[in-house]
Amino acid sequence: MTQTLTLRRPDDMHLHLRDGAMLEAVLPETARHFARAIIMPNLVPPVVTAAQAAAYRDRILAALPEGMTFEPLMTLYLTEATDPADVAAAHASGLVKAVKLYPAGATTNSQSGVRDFDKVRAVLEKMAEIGLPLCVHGEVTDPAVDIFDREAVFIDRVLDPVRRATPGLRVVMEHITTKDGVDYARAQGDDLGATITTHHLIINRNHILVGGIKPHYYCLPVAKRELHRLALREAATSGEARFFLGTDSAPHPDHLKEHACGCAGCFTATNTMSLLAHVFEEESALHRLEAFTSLNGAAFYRLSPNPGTLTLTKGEPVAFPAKIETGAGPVTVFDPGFATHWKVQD
Ligand SMILES: NC(=O)N[C@@H](CC(=O)O)C(=O)O
Ligand SMILES: [Zn+2]
Ligand SMILES: [Zn+2]
Repeated sequence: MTQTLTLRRPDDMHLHLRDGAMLEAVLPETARHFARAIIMPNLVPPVVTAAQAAAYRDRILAALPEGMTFEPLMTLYLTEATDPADVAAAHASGLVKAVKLYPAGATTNSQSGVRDFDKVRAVLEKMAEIGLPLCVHGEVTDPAVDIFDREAVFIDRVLDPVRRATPGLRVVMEHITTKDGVDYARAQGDDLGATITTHHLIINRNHILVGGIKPHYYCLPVAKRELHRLALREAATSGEARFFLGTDSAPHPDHLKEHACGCAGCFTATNTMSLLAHVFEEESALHRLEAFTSLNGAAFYRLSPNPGTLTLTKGEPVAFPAKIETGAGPVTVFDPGFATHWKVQD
């Protein structure tokens, strides 16, 4: 008997689509399965103003192939010069659904991010007032802090103090990678959500480093020890409303990944739904996949769940392309290291 699983059409609450030729190639990979996605603003130059977000949204919609539907949920990149009035207007018009905080230097294209949190105080206060979520890349950049500790230290040094100083601020801890992140999220009220990626449910740091360095498993925050991966699996499959999918699918051309200074990011848009079904089945939680991919995130962002559905069937191992071709060069699709049998129906 074929096993099938039908879910509300999912949302990806953390996605990098890039721009130009890369955008054109990766957008269909997401739009094939996902109805909406929170679009990360770390372009070069970044998407800082409402006008830039509107123009980027138009470029995304223009790149959408005929016959596909997809709604980009736009974000603004928080800088020390961000104008609270521009943010408020972008929210009021319905254009932006969140503001993204990158600590300066923490990750890909974060140079324009925040160094001095006092300089963004007025924006954060305005966001708390209007209920606009702040999406946070939660890693400190202090060179004295070990890269594997940067998320846990960020929670203590930055996230918790900022939240205490800004009552009512709604926050999404993006791509949590540690048990510390899971535990912190669980101890908060419903003004805090946390996204979890597909790849952090599958790999730990051994996958990156044992038997030779695997650049396509390198992303930020970097995958941690196995105990953290297990904590993420438990959280994602718990059904708890605060945990939801943000793939952080982050395409980089192969020549920049397979490099002496390879850039951070895993490209998972193509096979995410199959891999998640595999993971949730392993955790005996297939009945909670819909909450993780299609209900919890929408509820946090105060959106209705999507009207359509997505059906997966279990059968023969599913073949995914090793790479997708883009006008910016080939991009390697995340290889989980195992066969998955869950296929999304066309
Ligand atoms: N996750 C990553 O490793 N990379 C992201 C940036 C980010 O989400 O931090 C990217 O834009 O490539
Ligand atoms: Zn990030
Ligand atoms: Zn990201």
